[in-house]
Amino acid sequence: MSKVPFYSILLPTYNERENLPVVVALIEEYLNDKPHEIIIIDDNSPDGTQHVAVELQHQLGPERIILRPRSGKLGLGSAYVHGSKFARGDFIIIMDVDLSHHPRYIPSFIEKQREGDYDIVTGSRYLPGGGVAGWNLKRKIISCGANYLTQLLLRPPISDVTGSFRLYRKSIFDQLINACTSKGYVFQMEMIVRAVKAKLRIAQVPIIFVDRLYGESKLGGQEVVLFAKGVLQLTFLD
Ligand SMILES: Nc1nc2c(ncn2[C@@H]2O[C@H](COP(=O)(O)OP(=O)(O)O[C@H]3O[C@H](CO)[C@@H](O)[C@H](O)[C@@H]3O)[C@@H](O)[C@H]2O)c(=O)[nH]1
Ligand SMILES: [Mg+2]
Repeated sequence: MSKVPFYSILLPTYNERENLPVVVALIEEYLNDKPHEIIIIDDNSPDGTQHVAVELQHQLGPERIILRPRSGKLGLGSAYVHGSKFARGDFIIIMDVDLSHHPRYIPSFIEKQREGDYDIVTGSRYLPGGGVAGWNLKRKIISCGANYLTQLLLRPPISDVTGSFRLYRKSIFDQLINACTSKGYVFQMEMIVRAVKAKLRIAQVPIIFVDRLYGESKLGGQEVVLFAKGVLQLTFLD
């Protein structure tokens, strides 16, 4: 019989004090029958998220909750890179920690991966059955614009390139991040475009993205500029 896979869930946090315990409790509920670890990468959040993370580690134990904090806010993409260095899993799952990515979807990512032995399973808001709830018009325009620009210039066969609810085979994640140069939100797009170019096996599952209840988004104007720059750079990549 083949070995039971182990999953490493990476949780990047910046001011997620209220959301983190709920997300961890839901992961435990939906993954209870699968071997896994949760790696929390907190960038010294001023709201004290790290104290909540320490408390969760006391409750669930150091084998289940791994803390890999950094001294300051260094960006979402680089938080994943940092966390993945400590991951022991055969697969890595990345997700937001504000309940926009509901842990109830994790079993569908795992099932999909097994179905076709895929390298990557990516959540999509733009597939039938997927969607967005609670975003204002400005935010919808930014997301659709980012996906439209990427489709226009790069034509990846993936409907949601900026989504960051994904499952990667660990070896593939390591291979892709070694090639990636972006540190912020554009990281998700660069990873998937490089995966398509490398002809990796990618599947999609529909997800409904619900806007956060507590706290604020960290997406600012600077990230939008970096995104456009990133797409242009990848357009001229061999
Ligand atoms: N450690 C760390 N975590 C961060 C940082 N910036 C953001 N995060 C964490 O990353 C997650 C997403 O951040 P949000 O600020 O909630 O992002 P968003 O605006 O809702 O954007 C989401 O949708 C975008 C696509 O529309 C995605 O591109 C993006 O990755 C994210 O999923 C949250 O768990 C947040 O705490 C950082 O610099 N460092
Ligand atoms: Mg969010």
